[in-house]
Amino acid sequence: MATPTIETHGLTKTFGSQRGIADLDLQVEPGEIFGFLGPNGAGKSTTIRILMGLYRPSSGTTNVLGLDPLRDVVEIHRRTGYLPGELALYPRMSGRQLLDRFSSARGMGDTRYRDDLVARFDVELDRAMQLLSKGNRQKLGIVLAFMHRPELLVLDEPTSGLDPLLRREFVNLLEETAADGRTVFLSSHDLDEVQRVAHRLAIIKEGRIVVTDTVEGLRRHAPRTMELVFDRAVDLSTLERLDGVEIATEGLRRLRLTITGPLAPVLRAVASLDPVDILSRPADLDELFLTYYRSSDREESRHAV
Ligand SMILES: Nc1ncnc2c1ncn2[C@@H]1O[C@H](COP(=O)(O)OP(=O)(O)OP(=O)(O)O)[C@@H](O)[C@H]1O
Repeated sequence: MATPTIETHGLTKTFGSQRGIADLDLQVEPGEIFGFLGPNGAGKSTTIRILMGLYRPSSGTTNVLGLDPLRDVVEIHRRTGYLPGELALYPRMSGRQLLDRFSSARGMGDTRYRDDLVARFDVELDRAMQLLSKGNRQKLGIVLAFMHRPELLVLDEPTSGLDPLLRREFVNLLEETAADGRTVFLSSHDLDEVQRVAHRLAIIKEGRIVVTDTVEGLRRHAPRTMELVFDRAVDLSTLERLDGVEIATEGLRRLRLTITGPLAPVLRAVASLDPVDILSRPADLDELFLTYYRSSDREESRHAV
């Protein structure tokens, strides 16, 4: 198997007595889009800064592109496109000056791909950085991160401030990047976006990873809802005996089932009750995601790690 593009073991960072991240194990494979989700203050940016050699971990090991982020920080930045959470660069420079400076620092002779990205994201080039809106700064940051076609992209909430059309364009860009065999590590608050593009994702909460899985794997554990309509009042006892089924009645002839267990026994029990109508909703990943956010018991969330 190929060496992972990113690998951490027991990664921990404290800020004085304050928790940053604790005991993080991450493994991101080459060509993978890996989503890193978590609520405010969970530890996403701290993790990313360690990967980029900007923070020294308190303990644990980190490997990025086979390199040590502290010892090989220059090499890692050369081969990576990094979009920080807040792009705070040379406030008086225009976007054009900034792009030119970074292009020549990277020794980029051919700027066609860069210029194509500028056009795709409609980047404002002539105003000083300090006068740009959050979204316009972010668009410039995306071009800076992607323009040299790096083998690894490390993106800290890349779509914050982007409008829906540009978010879609950004998703296209991520897919093209992965199709090219390059790797993306993407932190986000936005589950919709992550489930659309990520091959796998990890959820971090209060500095610890609570789950790592594929989107499909997570979906298998997400609750499904089924609404049943009957032409008479029914006996609920067969449904009540099933594991992983919650029953809510809506009047005498309507039931709503929330199903977290296996489907087949539910379908058999439902068929025996002879409903006149069934409405089934797809697995609700949002609901599952919120349970990870809310849950205070980490052990209960470890099913798929
Ligand atoms: N330089 C620092 N000094 C002290 N505490 C810090 C520092 N950087 C981060 N922290 C703390 O570490 C924890 C994780 O913060 P971090 O910024 O990594 O979270 P995040 O998941 O990126 O949050 P957000 O989604 O709000 O950007 C927080 O409790 C934060 O207060």
